[in-house]
Amino acid sequence: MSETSLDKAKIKFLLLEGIHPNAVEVLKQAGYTNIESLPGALEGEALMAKLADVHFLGIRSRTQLTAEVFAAAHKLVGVGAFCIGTNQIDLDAARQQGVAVFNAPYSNTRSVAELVLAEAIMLLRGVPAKSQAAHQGGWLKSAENSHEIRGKTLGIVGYGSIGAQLSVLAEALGMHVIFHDVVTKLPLGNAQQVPNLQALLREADVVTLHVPELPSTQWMIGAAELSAMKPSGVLINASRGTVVEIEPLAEALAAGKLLGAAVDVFPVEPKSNKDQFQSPLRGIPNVILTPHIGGSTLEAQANIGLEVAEKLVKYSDNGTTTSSVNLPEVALPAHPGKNRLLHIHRNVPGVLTEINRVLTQTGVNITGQFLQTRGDVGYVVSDIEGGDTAELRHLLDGVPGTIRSRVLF
Ligand SMILES: NC(=O)C1=CN([C@@H]2O[C@H](COP(=O)(O)OP(=O)(O)OC[C@H]3O[C@@H](n4cnc5c(N)ncnc54)[C@H](O)[C@@H]3O)[C@@H](O)[C@H]2O)C=CC1
Ligand SMILES: O=C(O)C(=O)COP(=O)(O)O
Repeated sequence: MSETSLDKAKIKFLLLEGIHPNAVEVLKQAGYTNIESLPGALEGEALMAKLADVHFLGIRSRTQLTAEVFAAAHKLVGVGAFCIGTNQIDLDAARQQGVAVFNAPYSNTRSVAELVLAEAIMLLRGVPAKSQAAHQGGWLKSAENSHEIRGKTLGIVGYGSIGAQLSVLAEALGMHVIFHDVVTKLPLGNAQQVPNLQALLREADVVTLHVPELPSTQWMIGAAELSAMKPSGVLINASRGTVVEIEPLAEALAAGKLLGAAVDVFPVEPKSNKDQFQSPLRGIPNVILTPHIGGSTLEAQANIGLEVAEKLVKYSDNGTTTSSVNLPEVALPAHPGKNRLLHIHRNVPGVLTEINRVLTQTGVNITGQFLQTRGDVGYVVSDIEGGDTAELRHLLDGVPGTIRSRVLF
């Protein structure tokens, strides 16, 4: 598949799931005008039909980009996940098709950490049940089962960006922090890494989950893990709905084997705000249920809108893939007066030689060249002068292993 850079007005951006208007601003400032922004997600046939003429797609956590969707999206060049998680995207299928995927790895980190900390305080004070009672005319003034978080142990599962940020905030409030991670991590402040999940569950008063959705994190908290927790402990999940088994959690809470829980993400989430939310956790006292809003603050969304749109613009304008989550990362200088050839290919021996043979054959002068590989895919960028770009494109399509190429003028 090969393309020359289109007139910017012809490059179509589709933004789904109510992405912040900052994204549209960034795209417009960069000269892109063909932008459609929709408030909701799309799925299945409707998504595939809509993608037929789309070059760049923006989504959040709800839109599922499967191999089938990628196969139908013939013009798709790049995807922006305007969030942290990319589990909703078949990254391998995207890579095999030469579609670059970007995300915003840090822009909503703080929002999640703040929510979790607030929930820890609310749960240890039994606020959900007391507030609900007051709304109904009740008055549950009591110190029973109510505790300060000062001096309590926060157990963080997954000490990445969110876990580490939370660790710092929690220590500032006087909590003792322990964490479990599959990687050895630099503990911030006085936090301590514990040898395994079981040790964390045994010791923590508040267990909070900040792992990505992976095969290894699927249902990592089930009946056995819940029963390893202190009966006075609380569980917070603002990671992904597949990390905690909901039925055993509901049973443990209802049976008083846990003091409380705050859950922001669910195995099945409503597709839109108009759909009904179903969960066995509904109605259980001292449970905070939130509609996947860990990262949904205006501050986070505004920053994410800027960050991801800028990444898409850089990739569209000059081929830069810095911080792509699925393609080789190449940070490229501007290319004034030169044509730039972007070539994504299978990482097999001889592709660079063959590209250069084609370039030489078409009489171009190579003024700069960059090669980066990532797993089974390679990315070669050649800045060139002279030559017939139409012929070049044709010959490049014949290079064994070519996935896609673009020429930028
Ligand atoms: N509720 C919400 O609205 C939001 C949810 N999230 C979720 O939070 C997740 C975490 O975000 P970040 O901290 O930015 O990710 P990150 O990638 O910086 O950190 C994840 C950490 O989990 C660790 N990890 C991976 N597998 C593990 C396992 N089996 N056991 C223990 N640790 C494991 C990793 O080594 C890493 O340190 C995201 O992947 C996303 O799914 C992120 C933002 C908003
Ligand atoms: O950033 C993430 O991974 C999130 O879960 C936030 O998702 P959202 O953009 O709110 O659909």
